[in-house]
Amino acid sequence: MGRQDDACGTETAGHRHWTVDEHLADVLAGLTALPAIELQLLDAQGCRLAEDVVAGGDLPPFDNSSMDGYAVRTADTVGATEQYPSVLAVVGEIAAGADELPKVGPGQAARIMTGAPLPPGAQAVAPVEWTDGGTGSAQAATAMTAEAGPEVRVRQEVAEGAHIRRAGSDVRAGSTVLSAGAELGPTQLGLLAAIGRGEVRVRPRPRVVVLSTGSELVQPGEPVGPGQIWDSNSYTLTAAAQQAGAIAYRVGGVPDDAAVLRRVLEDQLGRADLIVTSGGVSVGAYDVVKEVFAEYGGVDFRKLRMQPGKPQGFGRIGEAGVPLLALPGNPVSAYISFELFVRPAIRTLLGAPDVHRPVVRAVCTADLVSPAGRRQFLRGWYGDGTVAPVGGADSHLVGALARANCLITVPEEAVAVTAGQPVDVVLLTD
Ligand SMILES: Nc1nc2c(c(=O)[nH]1)N[C@H]1C(S)=C(S)[C@@H](COP(=O)(O)OP(=O)(O)OC[C@H]3O[C@@H](n4cnc5c(N)ncnc54)[C@H](O)[C@@H]3O)O[C@H]1N2
Ligand code: MOO
Repeated sequence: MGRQDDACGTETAGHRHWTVDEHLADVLAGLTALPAIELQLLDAQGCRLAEDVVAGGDLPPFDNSSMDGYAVRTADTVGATEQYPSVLAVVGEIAAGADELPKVGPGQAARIMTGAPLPPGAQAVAPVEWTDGGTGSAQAATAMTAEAGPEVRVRQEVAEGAHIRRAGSDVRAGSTVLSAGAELGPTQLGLLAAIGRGEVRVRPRPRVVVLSTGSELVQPGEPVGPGQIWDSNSYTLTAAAQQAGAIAYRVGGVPDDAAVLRRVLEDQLGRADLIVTSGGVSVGAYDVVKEVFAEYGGVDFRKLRMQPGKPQGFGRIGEAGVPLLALPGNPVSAYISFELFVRPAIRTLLGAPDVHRPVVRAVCTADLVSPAGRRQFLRGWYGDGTVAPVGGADSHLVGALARANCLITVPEEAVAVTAGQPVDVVLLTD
């Protein structure tokens, strides 16, 4: 791995370079969780609750059977054996969902299916395998049969409460089942449905518009001409925004044409809680991004003490003051900038407690070099407390980026790391 050219890290008079932490603080300063809204359950997946959810009733709502079998009075089964079963009169059949229940008196039983309400008088359920299934056979039954007769032989004692799921044994009426701030995944949504909620009050997922700029960009699937490249940033950044919890809209390949960029921005502003652009933030001749954003007034272009990801833009545009992060075009720079700055912004808008990617200490297995005065983020592979660099430090290396699961951080004051030294590692996996 070659030593980085430090020349581009030099500060020119009047242009202070921001630290990573300063820029991050500036991005997050004005952001709070989006106002809460009511959403249908499945639209709320991945969102955080904006209310404590209290169960209106018990769960299960009534005592019910956990087995297909016979609802019995325990006294009637005392002393029952295979040889001398208790013979009980079957007074009815109860399917799940039944609303009219037979009363089970002494010497009686009722056929009952899993999930069906326990009938009055019964204190336990004998699974069908503990009976003859109503067939009169000396053998134990293996299933409930349609040909069951008016009597059932119960071949063993049944204890009080056996195979009964008590009302409220799962969730008690009046108890808080989920607290504000809880993230709604499949099991939480299922619980809300189980207690009868069709809608829920949540922090909505932020709507993030991702647009990549550059006249050299061609959309994947289309043929590229000389000097052209396929637009990968809009895919990386849209996928990363979705992974962070946003609803992401991809607008790929806006050419370096101020009028077109202006029009696209105006179109997109209405549906965005956050705008992310890539490209056009350095000092090139065709960097119309700066020119157009400058017209909006609120976007500041700055240089950061980091590598990659030195040039960055941040501000608010439009009447609503939609936050906009303009990321550098180099694909690795764009992605790392997303992870460090955009992801925390999305997580903040979501009201998520874990705003940042986790950072762990790990022993570096190779020697590293790093530019003085810039925090370097090298792609790495982390596992079992160690980390190894993956590919070089250059910001065009998308092949290596796709093989990495972390970023190795080399602090501003360090110009080298020796194999065996501990380093901070930003984990990129959820
Ligand atoms: N004279 C200087 N040149 C550069 C400097 C500098 O300080 N002085 N900074 C360099 C650094 S660091 C970076 S990072 C880049 C940032 O450039 P831009 O944000 O203006 O991005 P572009 O010039 O549009 O593109 C850079 C690079 O990335 C490729 N690219 C752009 N968009 C995409 C996309 N959607 N998918 C895939 N690849 C993309 C583009 O083709 C270029 O190769 O500036 C350095 N230059
Ligand atoms: O700082 Mo740039 O983002 O290296 O490629």
